[in-house]
Order: sequence, then structure tokens, then C-alpha cells
Amino acid sequence: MPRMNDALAWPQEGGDARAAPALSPDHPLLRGLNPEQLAAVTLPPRHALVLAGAGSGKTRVLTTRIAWLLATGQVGPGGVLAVTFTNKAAREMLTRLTAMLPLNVRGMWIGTFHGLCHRLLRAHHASAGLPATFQILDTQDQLSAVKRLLKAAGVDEERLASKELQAFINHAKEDGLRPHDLVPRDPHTRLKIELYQRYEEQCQREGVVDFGELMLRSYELLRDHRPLREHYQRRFRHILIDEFQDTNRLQYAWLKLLAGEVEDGRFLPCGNAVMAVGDDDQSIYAFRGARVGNMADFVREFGIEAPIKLEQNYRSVGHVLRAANHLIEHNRQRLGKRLRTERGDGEPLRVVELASDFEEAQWVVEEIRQLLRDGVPAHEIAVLYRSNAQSRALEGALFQAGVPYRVWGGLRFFERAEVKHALAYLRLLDNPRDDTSFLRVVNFPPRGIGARTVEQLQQAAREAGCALADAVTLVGGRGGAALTAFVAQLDVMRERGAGLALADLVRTVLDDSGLLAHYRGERDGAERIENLEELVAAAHAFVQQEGFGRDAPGAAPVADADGETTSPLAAFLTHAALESGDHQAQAGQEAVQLMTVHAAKGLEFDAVFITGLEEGLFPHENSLTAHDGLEEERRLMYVAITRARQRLYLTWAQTRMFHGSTRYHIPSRFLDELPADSLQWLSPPRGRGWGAPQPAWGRSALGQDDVRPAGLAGLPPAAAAAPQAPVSAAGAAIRTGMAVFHPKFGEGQVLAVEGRGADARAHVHFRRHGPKWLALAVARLTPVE
Ligand SMILES: Nc1ncnc2c1ncn2[C@@H]1O[C@H](COP(=O)(O)OP(=O)(O)OP(=O)(O)O)[C@@H](O)[C@H]1O
Ligand SMILES: [Mg+2]
Repeated sequence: MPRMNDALAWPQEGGDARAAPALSPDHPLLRGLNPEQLAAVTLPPRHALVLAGAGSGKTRVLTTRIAWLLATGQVGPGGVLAVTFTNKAAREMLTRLTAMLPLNVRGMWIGTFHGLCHRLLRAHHASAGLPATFQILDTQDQLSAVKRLLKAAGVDEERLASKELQAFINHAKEDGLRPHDLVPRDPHTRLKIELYQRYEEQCQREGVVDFGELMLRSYELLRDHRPLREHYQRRFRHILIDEFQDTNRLQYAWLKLLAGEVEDGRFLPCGNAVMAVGDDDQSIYAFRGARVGNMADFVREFGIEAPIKLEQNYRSVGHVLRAANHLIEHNRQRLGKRLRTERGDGEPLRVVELASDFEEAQWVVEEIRQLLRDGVPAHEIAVLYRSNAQSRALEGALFQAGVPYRVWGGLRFFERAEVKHALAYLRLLDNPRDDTSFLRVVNFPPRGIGARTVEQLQQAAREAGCALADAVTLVGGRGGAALTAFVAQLDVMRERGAGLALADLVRTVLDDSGLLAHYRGERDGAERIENLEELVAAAHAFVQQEGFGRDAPGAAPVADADGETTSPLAAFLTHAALESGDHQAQAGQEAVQLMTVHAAKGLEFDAVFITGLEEGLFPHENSLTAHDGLEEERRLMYVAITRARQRLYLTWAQTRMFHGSTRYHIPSRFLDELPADSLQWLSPPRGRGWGAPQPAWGRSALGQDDVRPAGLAGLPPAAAAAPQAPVSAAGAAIRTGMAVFHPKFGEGQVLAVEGRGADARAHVHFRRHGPKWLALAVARLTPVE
């Protein structure tokens, strides 16, 4: 966008629209807009809703409109309030504006709801009842605060999990409800309301506000201080909101306060202009209280005559767009839109079926390397996934290939708190003198070892000049006894783990440390448990890749090529430490972008990979029972597809390590919902020993009704692999999916068979001993009827 050279004189706040000079449509600011976009950008000051599909230029219209309003002198920089969905989007909008106008946009009110509320509260902290120095609690800090509160109130986790209370408080705030607004229907709710009240007192005393409070407090500030409200109503002549479909009830109420007055239950706009842009097909935050109904309310309450539609997509090539349109037509609850593109068809979407999540990651990385060789810049390549836990396999493969990458939104796998806790236990098994790890988990999960006891221990260890673990007997009283018990617990774990394969050792530690039980007790612990299970999978994959003996005990030393001995556990811990090191690309460095589909909203890339397209994963199994769940998943898939400009790859894996065991998957129904002539099925890059019948337990995550036959019905022939010839062992054919018996490990199920002749081996999940690889030439496996 060319810069404007005109010297601009800004009017005072609330400038007079009638005096605005018109810009010719040839003006550099407006050049290139299509007629509908131009109309939206230059709309006279009144409320408007732009309702349009992905890539149709909604964000561009919003940004250009701000520039146009400023350039025509209709408003000064202080008179615009613009709300974006992420900080990244706010930064991008500011960058674009500075490129368009010779203007210092620093002081402009452009940001996320949270950012803008924060600014409002800083400016009016006294009216909001906050100290000038108030601090923000992030989600983790908030949880610690809630825990402290529960402890002080003598309520243990069994009675009320801290996470449950945290979610209760946050949901109440999202709905604009204070404790006195809530009605206790049962004793448990009464307790939560009481604690919500005490939590508020604690935060107030300590001068801290959580994210929900930022929003609610600034809403109340505007609601309860009429002069202040009127000041901002006069000041912000233009209010613009991106991604309007994902606003929640409180955010909409907040906007209404700035845009008018409610009298006798009726909303009376106050003369400023609100422009909301959104796409109902991209509403993907219902689970966090977003309310697509805000759109209908907006149309009604702000007297919108007809939403502005934009139908030309500028982002994607024909095949990508056709796929998106085709998919979303399977949703019933739609306001209805279509998109067209003038770009050519481009290449069809490439769909790839892979044997496992490991192979999927390998394949994606190979393809990325090819794209890089073809000259696609790394930051123009995005790998998307439905759940954070999926990033681990991808990160591992990228790291190994030396491809710089960046993970957006969400910590990288080995940096996640629950994974760090588990690693701390493993480190203590490997080295009992690792004091950092000791401190990390001495009271996690909580086992009644207080801060004072830990201080005494540190003091005693300092005086005796020994490690913390060695000083526990020096601390007296109940605290000392609890410390001694903790160290004894570690010793037992170490003993129990001595003969186990690494993955089994990790699993034992997760169980025996109480970590799994702890997160199971948390209302929102599911994702953490998924990550912990993923750690078991990581340990398993690590042993395979590093070539430690198939059944080598995790803690026993193995000589490596240089004759140095190192245990699989120690090697794995080194690997984890390295992986969490700084090989992640620094900001600004050319890097492939990894993120969840949720985090990709509003963004675009030349090449996009959508991975893990399996039933139960995407659509996520939880969505199948939730109201509107499947339609929300489909909108999420629509968001994912529409991120791509040129190339789109869709991958799915037949098996995936999930919750510590391998699960068999069938392809996502979304693949069936794409137009066949826009898809190109690639034959898998490597030979596969797959295609065998699906074991019944592999379907457990799905309702039986949702399971389609494993014969891959509806897929083109290339996708259905011919079963490889069964491998013969001890006279009996061992096939994938078969139930087998091993004299030492007992009963199990064959997850995979690979290799031939003397090299043939099977991956078997034993009911008691977990997954193991066995060489078929020597293992005495027999099929069970
Ligand atoms: N008139 C136009 N001419 C050329 N390119 C355009 C035009 N309008 C928009 N674009 C480009 O199309 C792409 C998509 O635009 P934009 O991101 O504004 O779409 P969007 O509707 O906000 O998409 P999403 O729903 O994904 O947020 C951007 O690269 C933008 O610069
Ligand atoms: Mg956008």
C-alpha cells in the first residue's frame, strides 16, 4: 500500500463528518478495493455489520476504513477504538496503518478486549477501586491464588478442586456475574459462591486482577460512572470490531455501553458508529462463552438494515476455496454465504494417509523441506493441529531435520508445566541430588509439605553441605516425617522402575508420583493428562529411534558406540533438556509456524498442513456429545482450510499413541465432506504393513454409531492399502490386530507388524506390560482364538 503524502490536519476529537473531504476512489488508500469493499470502507458514519466469509478482506476493510476516516479528517487518532482478537492482529493493524499514513499511531486505542480494558483501568484506577500499581494475574498465577485461598479456608482438593473453583469464577465473570448475583442451588454451589467472594477480597487486598476481572471491572467502571461513560461515548466516534462472531456476552455488553444508553430496557445508540465484521462460519470459541447470537442482537439493537456482504475471496486458489465451501455446506446452522475467487484453480489438495503419527511427522517435514527448496519462505509454511499434544511428534521431526520452527500459542511440549513436573520426578530417579527437581515436586502433587518445612530443609542442607534429599532426616517434627516419606517414595519408585522398559518406567512414575491422579481430579485436567500420556509415547519413540535394545530396562546402562554407558532414562532426559533448549527459532528468524487451528484464526500462509485428520481427534471425540459440537468442529475445519493461499496438505495417521497406548484410527469424516475432484490422494511414501482388520478396542473413543468400517468406505482406491502378506512366526501367521499370547508378557494385541523374514518384528500391546516390540524370529508369540 503506497504511503499518503498529503499533510493531514487532525480535527479535534469528535470531528465533524459533514466537513470531511471526499477521497477519489483512485486515491492510493482506496485503490484495488472491489465495489463492496469500497462501499464498506467509505460508509457514512453509521452502524454496520460486515458479514463475509474467510479471506474476503474483512480485516483489510476494517484497517482501510480506519485509515480512510483519519485521512478524510472525519476523526482524529484519539477518536477511534478498534478491537482485534489477538495482540498479534493488533500489531499487524498498527503496522499496516503506519504504512498507509504519515501518522504516529502509538497512542491509538487498537488492541484486544483485555488490552483495552487494561488501559481503561490504568487510566481510571481510582474510580475502578484499584490501586495505581495493580498487577495482572495470568492463568497460572490465578490458579496459585485460588489454591492458597482454598488452603486458608480449610477446603481440600477432594471437596473442591482448585481448577473447578477457578473455572467457576471465570465463567461467572464472563457472564458479568458477581458473587451476590449468583443463587446457590445446592450446598456445593453455595461453597463455590462463598469462596468466589473470598477470592475477590483476597485479590482486592493484594491489588491484583485476573483476566476476567479486567473485562468485568472495566464494564462496571463504565456502567457505574455516567460522566466517564459519556466522555468515552463522545470520544470514540468510531468503534470497529474484528472477529465479532467470537465475542462473549460481557464483551458485547461492554461495547453497548460505549455506543449508547439502555433506557427502559431499550438500547438507544448515542451517535457514534460501530462497525462489526465477522463470519458466523468461523465461530469457534463457543466453549469459552462466545455467542454467535451477538450478531443477531447487534442487527436488531443497532438497527442494521442489511449486513454488508463480501463474496470475493482474495486469499486462496480455487481448489482450496471449493473445498472450504463444500465442507461448510454440511452445517445446518448458517446465515449462508458463498465465496468465489478469480485466482486460478491452483493445485488440488494433497491428502496423505500414513501408518503412524511418527510417520506423519516425518512426511510433513520431508514435504516442508521440498517447499523450502522450491523457495517458499519458512514463515509462509504453517502446520496446524487440533490439540496441543500433537505438536510433540512434529517438533521432534523438525528438530531432527534441523528445520527452524516456532510454536504459537501454547508452550512447547517439554516446557509445559505438567511435563516439567513429570521430568523432575524422572530426574530425581536418575539423580537423587538434583535439588531443583526436588524443590519442584517436593510438594507437587500437594502432600502437606509447607513452605516453612522446605525452608528448614534448605537451611539444614546448607549447614550439612549436602543435597536436600540427604538432609530430610535433619528436619524434625511432622514436616520432617513428611519429607522422609517423600524421599522413601522416590526410592520405591526407583526400585520398581529398575527392570522396566523406559516407557513403562515413565508410566510407573506418572502413577506412583500421584501426578495422573492429581490431574484427573482437576476439572480441566484432561489436556494435561493427554500431555503426560504423550510423554510416555515420547519415551517409547525415543527408545525405538535411538536403538536401545527393544526390551532394555529404562534405568539400566547400555554401552553406546563409544563404549560409554548411559541408561535410556539418562539419554531421554538429555534429549528432553535439549529439546526445550533454544533451538526454537527466535522471534523474527525465518521459521516454520506450528499452531493449533484455534490460534490460526485470521492468519494466512502460502502452504498449510492440516494434520491428524482422524475421527476422534478432528472432529474431537468430546465434540460428538456436546450440543452443536460437531458443527463447531466443522467450522474449525473451515478455518483451517481457509488459511491456505496456494497449497494445502491434509494428513491422517492410522495409528497414534494416545493416552499411553496405540490407538487405531479411521480417517476424519471431514475428508469425506470435501469435493473429490479437488483432492489428490498421494500413495504413501513408504511401504506399509497395514490395512488389517481394526481391533474393536481401537474404536473405544467413539460411539459405536460413529464408527465406519475400517475398509475406508468412500475413499478413492489409492487410500485403501492392500494388506501386506502376514509375517509368519513359529509357524503361525501374526497379523496386525490379532490377539496373541506371550509366555512372559501374557495376552496382548498386535499393533503393527513390520519387516520381513529374520527382520520381522511386531509391536504388541500387552494387557499387563504395555507396548513392546518383539522380534518374531525369536519371540514365542502365539495367536489366541
Ligand atoms: N481488493 C483486494 N485486492 C487484493 N487483495 C485483497 C483485496 N482484499 C483483500 N485482499 C487480500 O486478501 C487476503 C485476505 O484478506 P483479509 O485477511 O482481510 O480477509 P478476512 O476476511 O479478514 O479473512 P479471515 O476471515 O480469515 O479473517 C489478504 O492478503 C488481503 O490483503
Ligand atoms: Mg480477518
